[in-house]
Order: sequence, then C-alpha cells, then structure tokens
Amino acid sequence: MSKTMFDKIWDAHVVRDVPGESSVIYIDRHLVHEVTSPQAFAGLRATGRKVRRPDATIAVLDHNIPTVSGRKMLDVVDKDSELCITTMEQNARDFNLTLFDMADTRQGIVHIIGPELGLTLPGMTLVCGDSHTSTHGALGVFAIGIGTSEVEHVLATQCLLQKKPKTMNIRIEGALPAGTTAKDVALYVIGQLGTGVGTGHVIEFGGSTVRNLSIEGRMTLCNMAIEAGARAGMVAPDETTFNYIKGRPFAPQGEQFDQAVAAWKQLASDPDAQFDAVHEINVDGLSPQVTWGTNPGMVTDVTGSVPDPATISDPLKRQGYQRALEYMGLTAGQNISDIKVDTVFIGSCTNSRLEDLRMAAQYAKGKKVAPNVRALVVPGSMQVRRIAEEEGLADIFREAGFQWREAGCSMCIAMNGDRLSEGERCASTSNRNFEGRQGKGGRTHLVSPAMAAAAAIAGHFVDIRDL
Ligand SMILES: CC(C)[C@H](C(=O)O)[C@@H](O)C(=O)O
Ligand code: SF4
Repeated sequence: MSKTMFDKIWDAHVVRDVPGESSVIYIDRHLVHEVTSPQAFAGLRATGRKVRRPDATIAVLDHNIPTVSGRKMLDVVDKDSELCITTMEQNARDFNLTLFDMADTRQGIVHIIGPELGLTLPGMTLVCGDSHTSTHGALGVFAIGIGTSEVEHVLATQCLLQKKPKTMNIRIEGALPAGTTAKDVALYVIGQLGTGVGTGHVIEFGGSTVRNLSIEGRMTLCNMAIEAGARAGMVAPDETTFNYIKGRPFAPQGEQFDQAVAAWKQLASDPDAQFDAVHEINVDGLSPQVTWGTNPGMVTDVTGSVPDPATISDPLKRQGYQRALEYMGLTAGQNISDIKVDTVFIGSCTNSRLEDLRMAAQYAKGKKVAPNVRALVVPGSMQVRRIAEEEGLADIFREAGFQWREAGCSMCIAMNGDRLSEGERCASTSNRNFEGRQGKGGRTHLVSPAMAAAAAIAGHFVDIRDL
C-alpha cells in the first residue's frame, strides 16, 4: 500500500500499537532546554530513574540566557532565569548529558542547532519540550513539541505515547517573486488557510515553491506550521537536504553517509499516497507580508491597509479584529507603510540563520538605523554568529547602528530581559504576535528579515521591492 512520508516514519517507530489507543513510539533524538525540563528531571530523581539514552539526548541553554556581548552569569536578569540555568547545568552533570552552555561555541536556539550540528537527520522521530520543534521537520523528520511530563517519559524510556495524527498535504506552487521569502509564504499560507487549519494534522509541505527553497527556508516554513495549528510540519528530503547535512559534526560520515542517503531517498511520500486533507496555494504575485493583529493569520500585503472590522460579517471575528486593532493601537484603513516602529528584532528560530542575516544585511548595508529606533540582531547560534562575523555581516549591522548580540531566544519571548515596554511597536522576524509576547503591552508585527531590516532603516514599514 502506498504511504505518505509521515506514515513511513511512524510505522518504522511504532513499538506498541493497539487499535483505539495511543501508540507507543520510539524517539531517536531528544533535545532539552532549560524552561521545560526542570520538573522532568526532578521526577526522575524522585523515583531514582536514569536517562535511558544519554547519547540520544542533547541539552542546551537558549530561552533565559542573556544575549549581550561577552555575557556572563552576572548578566542574567532575574532569579527565575538564574534558577533555570543552574538547574539545567546541574541536571546535565547529574544525568551525564551533553550540554551546550552559554560559553559553548555550539550553543544556540535549540531548533537552530539541531539541524546545524547534524543532530537532526531525515527519517528520525525527534522531540523537544517546545512547540517550535516542528522546525526540524524541514529535513524530513517527524518532529513534535511535547509537554514537561512527556519530557520526563522520554528521558526515562526513550518512548512517547502518541495518538496517531492525521496527514495534510499543502502544495505550494509558483516562483517566489523578488522581495519575498519563505517567511512571506508561511504568513500568507496562514492568512489564507487560518490558524486552525492544521489542527490534529501533520502537514507535509510540497510543490515547486517548496522544492526550490533552501533548507533554511523550509525550516522557516515548518517552524510556522505550529502557528497553523498543526502537530508538525515536514518536507521530503532531497538533494538539497543531503547537501545540507553532508559534513555536519553529528551526521554520519563517509560510507555511512552514502548508506544513509540511500535510505533517506526512500522517505518521500509515494506518488499516489493519500492524505486526509489537501490544500493548494499559489504564490505567483506574492507581496511581502506584514501582520497587523495579534495572531499570525491577521496578515496582509505591505501594500495593503489595516482592515476595517465593520466589513466583517461574522460577529465573533469582527470582535476579534476590533480587539486586535485596539491592542495594536491601529486604525482601520491605515496604510501598512505608514505604521512606524520603535524596535526591530531580527532573530528567533524562525529567522536567525545565516541566510536570514544575509538577506537582512542587504538592506542595512551602508545605511543607518532611523533615529529613535532600537534595532537588534540576535543570531540563532554562536556558529551563525561566527560565520556572520567572518563574512562581514556583523560589521554591516554594527555600522548601521544595529546591536549585534550573542545567540538565544531573546526578544522572541522576552524571558531574558530583552523586551518591549508597554505600547512599544516592533517589527519582528519571530513567529508569534500574541498579546504580551515580547513584553507586557508590546506590539508585534511579524515580517521577513529583509522587511525588518528595511523597517529599521526607514523607521516604518516599507515595500522592499521599491528600494
Ligand atoms: C518556553 C517554551 C516552552 C515555548 C514553547 O513551547 O514554544 C517557547 O519556546 C515559545 O516559543 O513559546
Ligand atoms: S526563538 Fe522563540 S519560538 Fe523559538 S524556541 Fe525560542 S522562544 Fe520559542
């Protein structure tokens, strides 16, 4: 029988399958960070259990750590963050786990370093106590975010109880117009299909647009599958994937790599495989996207305007729009390009890889950040940071007046002290624009790295196609 890529990976990992019950699946890779792991380790300790496979488990500090240059423990902003950090360090020592700490050259946001180090490989099941684990699916992985009690379960058993999700195919066709990126595609897809479209499903993204995306771009897309409500996002591995993985430190090397590639080539969904749901999106004529509201589906073209709630017939939706406009401090009909920004954040597991920084730097080169705009570039990993410095990107940003930071989640979630103040407006390359996400009362507009950099220079949103 023909199978989808998800079915193939699922079937290869099922340990116990009883009809009508959740299945037990084997987990190949477990990534752990400081926010969702303390209670899981405490649970192991309380019952005298060990980590089942320390070799398959990697820990990293990313959410609570400072990103200021030359960071030290003294830069940690509060007691809670400090406790998260020291607890992670203690747990890694006690349970014999590899930890990429603040000083490690391999440190970075968990979803950036997995693929970057070759820890994320096609055909794997991968989990992390973090919703954006879907990012890893870009390499042909079944990667899901789990809760803290599940983190404990995986640590102890290397297995997970899972109800088998449904499958969805989103085919994206067309050549990406100049000035648009995977981020614009992700926002456009969510704008078109809604933030709930993926509920209960694993989305496999396919079609010519996706085939032509780099691995970085595919990661941006899979990262935001969560914002479409999905359990996971995936892209079938191909030559682009194999070239990306080759030579990465934790990836198979030499003959083993060739054997692995032969196996990975079998993973793609069979041509006649049936999905539970199928959607098609065309990106011909796509414009750079800017969110105006408080969920990623509240999005429009940079050439557009803030929608008028009065034109919405569904009363609930109308109310939602009204509330969003109020929170965001926007008026109906206002041109997107007239919206001024106070802060620009280029970072997060959505858009802080090398390709993202290169695209942003193009718009910062030889320019100056607008007066009164605070602009931050927070590379996704210390490796991205190092290469960006070697390539001269860091100099471009610094000379333009951007702060050049060390790696971490930073202002994506404001857990480390990098935050917006009440009413402050931000162009952000992250994935969530919920109320208070970047700080209480802060206003977030999601955009691509190029759009963010251009907004930093202009002081308001601009259509980068005009530059
Ligand atoms: C803090 C963490 C648990 C959270 C998540 O699960 O995604 C964070 O990474 C986020 O992006 O909101
Ligand atoms: S960068 Fe943002 S979205 Fe990604 S893991 Fe960190 S907090 Fe979550």
